Amino acid sequence: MKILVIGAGAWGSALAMSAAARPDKRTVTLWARDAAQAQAMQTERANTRYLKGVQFPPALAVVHGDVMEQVRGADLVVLGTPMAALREWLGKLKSCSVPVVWLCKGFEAVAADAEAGSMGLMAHEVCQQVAPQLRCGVLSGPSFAAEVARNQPTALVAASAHADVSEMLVTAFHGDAMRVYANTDIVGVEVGGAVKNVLAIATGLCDGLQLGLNARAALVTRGLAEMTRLGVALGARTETFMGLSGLGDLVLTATGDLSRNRKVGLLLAEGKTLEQAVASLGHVAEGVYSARTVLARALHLGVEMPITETVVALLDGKLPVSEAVQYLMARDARGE
Ligand SMILES: NC(=O)c1ccc[n+]([C@@H]2O[C@H](COP(=O)([O-])OP(=O)(O)OC[C@H]3O[C@@H](n4cnc5c(N)ncnc54)[C@H](O)[C@@H]3O)[C@@H](O)[C@H]2O)c1
Ligand SMILES: O=P(O)(O)OC[C@H](O)CO
Repeated sequence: MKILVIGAGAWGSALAMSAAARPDKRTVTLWARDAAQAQAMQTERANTRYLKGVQFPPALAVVHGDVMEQVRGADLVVLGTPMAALREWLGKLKSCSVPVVWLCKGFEAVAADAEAGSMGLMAHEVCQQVAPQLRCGVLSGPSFAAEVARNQPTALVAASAHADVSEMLVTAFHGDAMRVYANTDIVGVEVGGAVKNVLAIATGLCDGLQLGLNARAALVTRGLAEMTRLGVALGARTETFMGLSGLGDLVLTATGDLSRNRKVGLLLAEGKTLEQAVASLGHVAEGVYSARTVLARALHLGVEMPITETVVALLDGKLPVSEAVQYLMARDARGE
């Protein structure tokens, strides 16, 4: 199988490294848009910008330049870019005859000054809009790139409406250190992947303010409830949220210090502005861009998401960090 990964950030690179480390016959090519970065990766046989201290397996090829030529030679195309670049890439790939899958975990961003009711889309909705003929899917689940690059054990979920696409993802990525489970609930998998990032900002803030482990457990649990409510209202299955792309990824991201979204919350608690927090990461934190859309979709469906609402108010500068928890605790008592 010839796998092409487009986007040489932390996750695209780590997944390409994991696939290329397999002993079976496969070709894995990592396409980087930046010529200098591609050159550096070829020379150093590592992605020193995004994944320090891990060498590429010999079978991984790094390329730059005419991406469509690479696409024509591939059996599977994997989009490793952030959500913000998905629409552009799906447009370019809309006539692609082989499966195209994305790794991004987010909803399309809505500007702070957008008209009330403006709503961004989930990744598969973007695909339906710009590339309806594409055989597509998503690979998600609890997975820090730094651990996957080091071949540490990880379990992922491959979701697609097309059974052959999820089977192909299992064949491409399942191995000794990586388990890949197929799932047909693409809505549930995408909602889990996007909402856990917003919730991780909240737990980062909670931990940064040293509010304690009780408070963190409450945020994770009530966060799972709000993630599930939104997902079910959007057409997902409840049980998906008990799986790897729901509870699994929420626990990892909300509590793991490798998370960039959690780091945003920690930095806000330290008194950094959102701009300073985002700039200091050097990587994308999708929760920052998805939160407003998650809330807009929830409001549209009449779904209550108080933690998300609080995160949006914080990110928009409408609620001071010091008042965020008070805001959540002041809600009326209700049944669990
Ligand atoms: N890092 C992780 O541990 C991890 C794990 C699972 C999923 N994800 C998800 O994967 C996506 C990418 O995350 P990341 O950690 O690799 O981000 P990153 O910030 O490390 O890298 C993003 C990469 O995308 C490239 N890029 C941006 N716009 C592009 C465009 N228009 N065309 C081509 N390349 C473009 C950038 O040059 C950069 O190389 C995010 O949605 C993230 O939520 C990340
Ligand atoms: O670093 P984060 O917060 O973007 O999270 C990375 C992965 O999505 C964890 O599964």
